[in-house]
Amino acid sequence: MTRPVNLYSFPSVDADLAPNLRRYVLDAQNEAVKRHNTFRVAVSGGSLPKVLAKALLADDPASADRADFSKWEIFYADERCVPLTHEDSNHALVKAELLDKIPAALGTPKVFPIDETLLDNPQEAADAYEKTLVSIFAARDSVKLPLFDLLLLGCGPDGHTCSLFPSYPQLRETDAWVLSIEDSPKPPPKRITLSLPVVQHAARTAFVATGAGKKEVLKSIFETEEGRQLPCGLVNEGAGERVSWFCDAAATDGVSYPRRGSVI
Ligand SMILES: O=C(O)[C@H](O)[C@@H](O)[C@H](O)[C@H](O)COP(=O)(O)O
Repeated sequence: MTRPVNLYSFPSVDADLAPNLRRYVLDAQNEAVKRHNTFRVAVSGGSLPKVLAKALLADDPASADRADFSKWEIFYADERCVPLTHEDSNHALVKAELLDKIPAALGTPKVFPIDETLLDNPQEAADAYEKTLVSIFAARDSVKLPLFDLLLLGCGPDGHTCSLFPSYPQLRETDAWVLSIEDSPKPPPKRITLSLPVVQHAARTAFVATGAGKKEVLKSIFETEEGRQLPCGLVNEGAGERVSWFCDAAATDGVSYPRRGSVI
């Protein structure tokens, strides 16, 4: 790997991974709030929102060391083109697992779901989401790429991340910030996703990958040339030390890439 990424492997998700992810997210939040009084985060679907909720919702609202959701702007790193209440919607998942459970005392985040009126046309949905990003992150001609403070992503067993799938043409996009996909190999087929350059540009990126189902792909991503060309491998290559992987022992079993101890 050109610039080494951080690989954490924890014995358990609840007792070890979640508290370490909490520290990492709070450090990212505090840095961002200091920098521009806002914390801009993009999240994926899959198993991530549940782990995130475990990490962030147990804090005492009276403590200074906690998530301050009033500073958070939450975007979707990828979204499925289904109604926002549909069981396949990443927004519905994040809402059920995290947003609906945030105690009022921790503040209320601003959330940016996709435009539900454009679900039949993923390209229009992608363009509209890009416009939203342009309005938040500054004009497209003055800023080449939006700078997210933190991306919270998953890793598919085929090495996909967001809705960037291995060998799909979306991986070669160099201009657009948000892309559409009509034939996702993971259902549902119609989706929108941040582009690879946007993902590689983020101030910090955390992958959460747990369970034995991830160990083959992690071995490939961290140890083979072929794996370095998978979407997750390309994020590692492009963002280097700004990337941290939060894994459990089952997922990193057999991976010989050097691990870091812990964040805490
Ligand atoms: O909308 C999606 O399908 C996700 O954003 C996708 O990129 C997900 O994060 C990975 O497939 C990992 O999912 P798991 O964590 O459930 O394995």
